[in-house]
Amino acid sequence: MEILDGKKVSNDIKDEIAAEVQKMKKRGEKVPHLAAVLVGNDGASLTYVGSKVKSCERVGFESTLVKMPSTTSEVELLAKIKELNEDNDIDGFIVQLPLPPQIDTQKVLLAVDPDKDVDGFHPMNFGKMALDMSTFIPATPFGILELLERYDVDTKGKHTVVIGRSHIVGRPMSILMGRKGWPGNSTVTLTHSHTKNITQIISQADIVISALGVPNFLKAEMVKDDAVIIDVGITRVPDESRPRGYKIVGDVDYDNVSKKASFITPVPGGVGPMTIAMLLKNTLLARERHRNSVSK
Ligand SMILES: Nc1nc2c(c(=O)[nH]1)N[C@@H](CN(C=O)c1ccc(C(=O)N[C@@H](CCC(=O)O)C(=O)O)cc1)CN2
Repeated sequence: MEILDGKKVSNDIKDEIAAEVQKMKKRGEKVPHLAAVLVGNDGASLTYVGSKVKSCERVGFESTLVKMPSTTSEVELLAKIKELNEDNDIDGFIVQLPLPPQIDTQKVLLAVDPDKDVDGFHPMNFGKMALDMSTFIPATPFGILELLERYDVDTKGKHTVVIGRSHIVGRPMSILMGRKGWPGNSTVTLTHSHTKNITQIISQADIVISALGVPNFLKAEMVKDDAVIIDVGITRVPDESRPRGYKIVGDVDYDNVSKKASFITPVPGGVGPMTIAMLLKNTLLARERHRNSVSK
């Protein structure tokens, strides 16, 4: 069994991006600038946005954190997005999800300029992704593809079972694994809460990608020998013995499933850190596109 070490790979990617930024600086070019909008005080979102800002510093990007109160109205958030769309200094921005209930997430994602949508959540970019066109790929699925590629995991002709159909992970992942090329060329089953015989389907999978958010859902007896296991679940479980008062638990019963798997991602330290690294990659791409469109 080999561990797909997202922490290590994400650090390698950040080093590669930092080297690119150094080259940009030497050429006297503007460095990429990422903005992140955080509405409210959700603890996990604060952590993730904080990591995004820190990672920008590490690779030499500029970053702007826009913090808005949890009482922010949809109109106020849309006005902020308009501002960011029109700000020529910002190459890309994200709106951290989830948003408070008074705000319609779809309206917000539709308002982001697709050229600055480094999360790849705008329908225009999602459609381009599905049609194999060059675009921003959502960071978590993009990170999973990168892990599979860097560890040389064979996906061609394999049966991939994706668990969970969220717009951020499961749905795009199911499209990407079935695309032409590598990693891809896989036969994909997208499962969800209404899937019948889900355990039987999972037992036939060569590759399982679990994005359910149910701690220890995937047990050893559910997977076949030598399966590739990708755990996207990140649940905070209270644990008073830890300094932060909680521990992070994935969807996979790691200790037992890892004994049967050929490759497996740990939680923490697997897919999560890759999400941030691939957001930086998308921001670098946004900067390059922005520069090319201005110099035309
Ligand atoms: N606008 C977006 N919102 C959300 C996204 C997203 O891609 N764009 N994804 C998730 C949250 N997320 C990034 O925003 C994210 C999740 C997890 C990690 C991570 O590094 N996890 C660590 C554990 C960290 C901890 O909680 O202590 C790990 O798995 O090792 C990074 C980013 C939902 N919202």
